[in-house]
Amino acid sequence: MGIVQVGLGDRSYPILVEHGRLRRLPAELAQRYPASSYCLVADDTVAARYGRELLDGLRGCDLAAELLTFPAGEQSKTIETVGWLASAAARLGLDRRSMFIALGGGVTGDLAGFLASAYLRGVPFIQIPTSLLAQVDSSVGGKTGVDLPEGKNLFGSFYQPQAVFIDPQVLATLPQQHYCNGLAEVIKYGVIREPSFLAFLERDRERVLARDEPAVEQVITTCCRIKAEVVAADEREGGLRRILNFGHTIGHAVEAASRFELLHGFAVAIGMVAAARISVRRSLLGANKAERLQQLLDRYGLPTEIPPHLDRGTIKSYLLSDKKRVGSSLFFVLPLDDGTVAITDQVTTDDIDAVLAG
Ligand SMILES: NC(=O)c1ccc[n+]([C@@H]2O[C@H](COP(=O)([O-])OP(=O)(O)OC[C@H]3O[C@@H](n4cnc5c(N)ncnc54)[C@H](O)[C@@H]3O)[C@@H](O)[C@H]2O)c1
Ligand SMILES: O=C(O)C(=O)C[C@@H](O)[C@H](O)[C@H](O)COP(=O)(O)O
Ligand SMILES: [Zn+2]
Repeated sequence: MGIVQVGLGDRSYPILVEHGRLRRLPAELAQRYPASSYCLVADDTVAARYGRELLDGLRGCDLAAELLTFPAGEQSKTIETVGWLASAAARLGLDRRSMFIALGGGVTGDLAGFLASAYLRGVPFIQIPTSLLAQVDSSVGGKTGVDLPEGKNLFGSFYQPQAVFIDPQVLATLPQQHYCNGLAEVIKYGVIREPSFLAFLERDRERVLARDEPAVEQVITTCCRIKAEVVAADEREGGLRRILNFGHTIGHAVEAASRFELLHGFAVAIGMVAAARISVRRSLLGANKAERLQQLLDRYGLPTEIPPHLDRGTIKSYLLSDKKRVGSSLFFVLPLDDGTVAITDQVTTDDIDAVLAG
């Protein structure tokens, strides 16, 4: 079992990584995270696979428990879904001692976390991430929220969970494209913080892609450790935390321009290559290193070019509504030759036009 602590003073919490943990959770919740009622939030796919069993497990321990579901997919990450979930919670009579449990991928975690941050002005919640992306990234760090028609994640809050329970066993049922989707964020961690981890991802690619148990556990604990360190140092993204946005400036714009049909990790993979190309243009990174990143993403089954059918003007207009924009400055995270990254607002329109043109 791996335990990583997110150190945030009196809001610190553990991330527990253990095969088969989901089955043991009801008793553990009752003992260590008491609540008047547990409200599971899951999309319909995860609810059918794991939600009902967990609900039965909780009720079997004589705990009051409910399950709220919504249609799977990024299209559900909206204010409307949060409003619907909040009304459903109110109709169930959930009080301030209730506990929300986000059971699912990043969409569920972002939605349920936001719901918990606002329902009755804030009730506690627990993350049980079931997609690789959620296990390595979104369940940790307290960013919650929804998309707006105007752009990605534009409405939300910082709200930390009480705990994160990760059971890598559930990845057995995750479709391959969603597994690869999560690997984009995994590669991000190697680039922004740990060259030796990037080398591991290059060397052990077959094991990682085959979901070899020790390799997957190493991937999850490494990413969670890095994210916990960064979040503990800068919870509200005043500085260091911006590195977690590597690939996201262009990635989010591409994702929104695709009307959220392109998966988040796929868009981030495209955005990481675009950022690396900007680094090359600005003589911050050797062309061979940008190619190395592109090759690695490619070998992990991830896209690296902006789909030709996406309108470049639309992508640019989404870039200008990015939440990290301040005035006319856009923040970019650029990889450097020495294996670190720089956070800069010095990227020019020419740089952006050049990478959008391909
Ligand atoms: N808050 C953060 O820090 C943060 C970080 C990264 C990404 N995100 C957000 O996360 C979202 C993407 O997350 P995602 O890729 O997990 O999407 P998702 O939640 O839509 O899950 C992907 C798909 O996998 C299915 N699924 C999940 N677990 C499964 C399992 N074990 N078995 C079978 N099917 C399973 C889901 O039903 C869904 O269809 C985006 O909205 C992104 O913006 C947030
Ligand atoms: O936790 C963070 O900080 C991140 O930036 C992690 C990202 O992978 C994630 O996609 C996040 O939701 C993006 O944040 P945003 O503030 O750019 O919406
Ligand atoms: Zn992301």
